[in-house]
This record gives sequence, structure tokens and C-alpha cells, in this order.
Amino acid sequence: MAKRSVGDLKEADLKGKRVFVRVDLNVPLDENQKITDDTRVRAAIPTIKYLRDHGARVILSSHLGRPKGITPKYSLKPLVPRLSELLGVNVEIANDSIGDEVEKLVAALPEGGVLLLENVRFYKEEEKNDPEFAKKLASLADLYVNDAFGTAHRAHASTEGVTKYLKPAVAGFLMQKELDYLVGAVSNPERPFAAIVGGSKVSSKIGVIESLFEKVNLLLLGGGMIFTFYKAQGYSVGSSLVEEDKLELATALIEKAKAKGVSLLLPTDVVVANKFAADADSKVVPASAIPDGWMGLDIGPDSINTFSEALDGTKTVIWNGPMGVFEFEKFAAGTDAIAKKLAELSGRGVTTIIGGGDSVAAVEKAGLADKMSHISTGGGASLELLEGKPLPGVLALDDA
Ligand SMILES: Nc1ncnc2c1ncn2[C@@H]1O[C@H](COP(=O)(O)OP(=O)(O)OP(=O)(O)O)[C@@H](O)[C@H]1O
Ligand SMILES: O=C(O)[C@H](O)COP(=O)(O)O
Repeated sequence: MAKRSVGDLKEADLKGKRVFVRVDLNVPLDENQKITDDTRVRAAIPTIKYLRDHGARVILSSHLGRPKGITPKYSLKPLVPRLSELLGVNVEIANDSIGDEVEKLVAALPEGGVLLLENVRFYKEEEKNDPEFAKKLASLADLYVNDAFGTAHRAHASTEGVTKYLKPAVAGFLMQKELDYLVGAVSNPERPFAAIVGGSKVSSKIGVIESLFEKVNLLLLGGGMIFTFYKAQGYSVGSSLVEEDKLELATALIEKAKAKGVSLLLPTDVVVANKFAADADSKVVPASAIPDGWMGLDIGPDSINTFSEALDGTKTVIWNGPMGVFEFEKFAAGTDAIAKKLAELSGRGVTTIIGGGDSVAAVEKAGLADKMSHISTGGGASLELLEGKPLPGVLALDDA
């Protein structure tokens, strides 16, 4: 069901109004509290800018990390300089999310002003979706915008509960863009439609794989999960990562692909290592013959070629999960090659969607982020969406 958008709200709806905007500013910080990846901050800007340009008074709310109570390490204060810089306005920060002091700051906020509330998870009521807490958040504003796609799979007070007390409740531009690509392009793709699924374990991707079987023409598998498939087929896998309790499932998935008419491609060769370390010895071996004492940590050169050729004729590609242990330079080639291939396909008009989590980190690391059609800002949220699960933070918004 399509949701009402912030873009539907015009000057008359917004001028002078207090707008509670849930954003996802859960960014990585280093030991000096410096932001190491500001993607989510940049992604939050268009909605805030739109609201400011239409005279709204903007109240931003976000979580950072998973604090248990008030924890200075998880304060949102380090976000203020970057937000201010990107918006071209001095963003104010409150020491709290609710209460008298916050109310005073909101009352003093000029049109176009921006106030960032402190980490909303400093209250345990947030994750409990406590109605009284949601009411207090709602009482700060006249209307609600949810632009926190990365947190849309959580039914929390600031993402779901608040919508019961604050109307209109609409989707921000980032939320909309994520839904357009991850729901729109995936449910109504230009074909052939391929999915590339990697990552560590098959158990965490079963839902996604099964759901994609209903939609894709081609499914390429990589990452740690492939060894469970190999073992299920009777190959020797050495000391590679295998989920013994998922062998039958792997066989069933292969059968299901056949039944659904989906071409399922597994790597034909792998890069193996003598230990799980950046400086391990490595060599390329056929997927069916991994020697004892060696573990597969990346897809091999033949597989890269086969995968690239298979992707050549596609019109839509979605990628979730790295092809190998890309954190170690020696085992990053498969993941890098897929990132480069997708960048090349984008240049030829193919829709390329990176579905969150580590594959996004890999694409950023390769410097190819701006080449893709869409890079999701949500890890868990994009996975749940691809599994076909409804997101509570989206469901709660007003229908279009
Ligand atoms: N062959 C392998 N053996 C062991 N680990 C692997 C292998 N290939 C990839 N990995 C690891 O898988 C991890 C990513 O797996 P995960 O399932 O978390 O992927 P993701 O879906 O991209 O992430 P997220 O869950 O954050 O969305 C990486 O840290 C990578 O090192
Ligand atoms: O980083 C994320 O995936 C989101 O910000 C949600 O965070 P959470 O998993 O702590 O709810």
C-alpha cells in the first residue's frame, strides 16, 4: 500500500508547524567520537531541507547504538557539526528527548530551525513501544515524518507508537526512495532480473533466498553459505564454514530453484586459505575439491567470469552479502569484481540495487557507491523487506 509522502505537504501545511522527524543517524563513530561513514546523515538531508524550505520547525529524533540507559558514549552530540554543515544552519541539540527543557527548546525554535533530540533509546520505553512515552514524543509536534528506513523494521515508540497520537504521519523522501527500489523495482522488475546473495551463513538468508525464488530469473550465490550447498552435494569442503543442520535445506533450495525455473549459479572455483587470517597462505581450487585443512574464503577467477557473463544480459540486479571475506585484502577479489561488474552494468542502464549491510560497505570501500542505482541505508530493514515482511514503521504511516 502506497504511503502519504512529505512531498504531499505544501507550504500551507508546514509553515510554522512543529514537525517530528524520525531519522536514522545510527552511524559508526571511532574512539574519538568522529563519524567514520556519514552516508546516513547525508541521506537524511533532503527531507529536512524540504521542511526547512517550507517554513517548518524541525525536531529530529534518532537512536545511536543499543544503549542500556543514559550512556555518554551513545550521545548524538557528535552528529551536530556534520548535520549543521550539510544543512547550512546551526542545529541545536537537546539533552533529552522529552520533558520541560525540550519543550522550551521547541517553543523557541524559529521557522526553518532544527533541533536534534538526544538519543531516544536512552529511554527503555522507546524499544518497549510504551504508549505513554510515545504520547510525550507526539506532544512535542504538530505532525510526524518517518525517514528512518534503517529502523523501519522496529516497532518502537518513535517509529510506530507515536503515529497513534500524531497526524498526519507521512513518509520522508529517503523512506520513499528505499521503498520504491526495494519494493517497487523488486516486485515489478525489468527482466531478466538477477539476485546475488552472499554473506556468512545460509541460515540468515533462507527467508531472502526463498522470497527471491518467486521473483528472479537468476540467482547467484557466494560467501560462506556456499559450502553448506557443496557439502550437501557430497563435495569435500575442508574446514570451510558449514552449517551441518542446514544440509537438507540446501538440497531443498536447489530443488526449489529447479521447480521455480530459476537459474541457480554456485561458484565453480574458490580461493582457499590455510587459516582464517589476513596473512593466510592461499590458492585457487575447484569448488568440488577443497583440500583437508583449507577453508574457502572467496570465489575464484572462473566463478567471477561465469558470474559476470551471466549478469551481462540482465536488466535488474539486486545484491545482498559479500562474496568472500572482503575485510581481508587477499580474499576481497570476488566481492570487488561483483561491485565493479554492477557499476559497469549501471553505466549501461541496468538497475542495480545494493541491499544493505556488508555489501554496501564493500561497494563504498571500492569507491563505487555513486555508480549504483540505489544503495540501501538499511541492513536489517532491507533484508526483512526483501523477505517480504511488512515493516511496522511503514505500516503505521498514513495511506496515500
Ligand atoms: N567464505 C566465507 N567464510 C566465512 N565468512 C565469510 C565468507 N564469505 C563472507 N564471509 C563473511 O560474511 C560476513 C557478512 O555476512 P552477513 O551475513 O552479515 O552479510 P550481510 O547481509 O551483508 O550483512 P548484514 O547482516 O549486516 O546485512 C562478512 O563479514 C564476511 O567476512
Ligand atoms: O543500524 C541499523 O540496522 C539500524 O539503525 C537499526 O538498529 P538496531 O538493529 O539496533 O535496531
